[in-house]
Amino acid sequence: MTPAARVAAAIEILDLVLSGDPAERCLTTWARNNRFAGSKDRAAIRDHVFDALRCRESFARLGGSAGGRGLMIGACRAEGRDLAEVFSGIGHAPTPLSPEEEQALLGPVPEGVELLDWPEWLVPRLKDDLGADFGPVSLAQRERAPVFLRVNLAKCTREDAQAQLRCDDIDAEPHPAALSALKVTRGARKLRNARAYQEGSVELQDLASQIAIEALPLEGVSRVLDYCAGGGGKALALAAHAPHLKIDAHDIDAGRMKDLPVRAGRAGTRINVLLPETVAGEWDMVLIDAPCSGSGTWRRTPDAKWALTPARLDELVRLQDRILREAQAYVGPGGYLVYMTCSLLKCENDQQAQKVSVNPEWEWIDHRQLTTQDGSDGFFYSIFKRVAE
Ligand SMILES: C[S@@+](CC[C@H](N)C(=O)[O-])C[C@H]1O[C@@H](n2cnc3c(N)ncnc32)[C@H](O)[C@@H]1O
Repeated sequence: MTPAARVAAAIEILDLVLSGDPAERCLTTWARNNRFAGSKDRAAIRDHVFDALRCRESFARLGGSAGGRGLMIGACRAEGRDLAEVFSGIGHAPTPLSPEEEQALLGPVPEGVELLDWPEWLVPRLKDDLGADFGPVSLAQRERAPVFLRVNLAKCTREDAQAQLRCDDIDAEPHPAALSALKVTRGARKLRNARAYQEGSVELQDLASQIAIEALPLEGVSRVLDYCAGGGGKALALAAHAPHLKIDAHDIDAGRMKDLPVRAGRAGTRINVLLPETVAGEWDMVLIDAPCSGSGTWRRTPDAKWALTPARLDELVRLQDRILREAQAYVGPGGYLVYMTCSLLKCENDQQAQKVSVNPEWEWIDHRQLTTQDGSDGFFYSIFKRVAE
């Protein structure tokens, strides 16, 4: 495909995403219906779609309209590309700009807060919550996220993993903030077929999750309940970090954990999957990786950024309250309650932790808000110790 034909494909896909379909699904369906597109074409189209969604407001302003075509006109302008060359109508290129479209480009260019590409209603909150980091974090959130790998230290060293990756033409460098972290510097698209990935030596996992897992106090801990296990990212990271642990995984939606036994097998570890009605007893540590706005990961899921509403955020906060209350009951005396989100918002993070801390039964021993300033996604963790009776 020519570069212009890729832009035309991105416009078609963006129109579907903007009508409410999830971006990943639209990209998969497009690829299935357009088998002529090679892997490089699919990757380039994907980048166009995600870049445009990340910068939706500023690109719409630059492109003169908020549809797929407007966003891609804006994207091309932002990159300094020659619009007449891309929008030529030749072959599979998008049609030339109409006089109305040309006229719309004469409007004001985005400025100030518009350039930060946050949903407008969130801006005051984020300014308060991020303080001095608001500017740099906002700008970083408009960029593509780096690719991080978690080395399965139960299976190999970080150096071994690097060497294995190099055999598949992938370069990755250690990140100082977590013992297990490698940042991919070249060849990220080859990862899923790489031997190190297929054999479970490395997993895709952001730096923040790895930092949080390595921060857990594990002295005296032998049984852990991952209460919101989902696909098992945290449970698997913990199993690799501390192979002596017996880890039980639970999720209200058992279907989300369906691949967990296979993933655990591939990683050479074992996670015991519990059915929702069968959770009973006490654990030394209960981990809550709570459902949240995902605002810290919007670089990777930019369509979610525009889908969040104030009502949905309130609903999530209430759900987090409920889960926090439920899960406390499963922590034995002297045990730990760990609360995590991939959010940047205080109402989902600090303020939730504050509610636990007012209970004298819980000693608040650690917490941290991570942002792009740490090189990672936005993430929060908070650790409480249940006062022994
Ligand atoms: C952020 S995701 C977990 C991601 C997962 N821990 C990982 O690292 O891959 C949150 C999970 O919480 C689950 N969940 C939602 N409400 C719940 C509840 N009341 N009890 C337990 N799990 C719940 C969701 O089904 C979802 O899988």
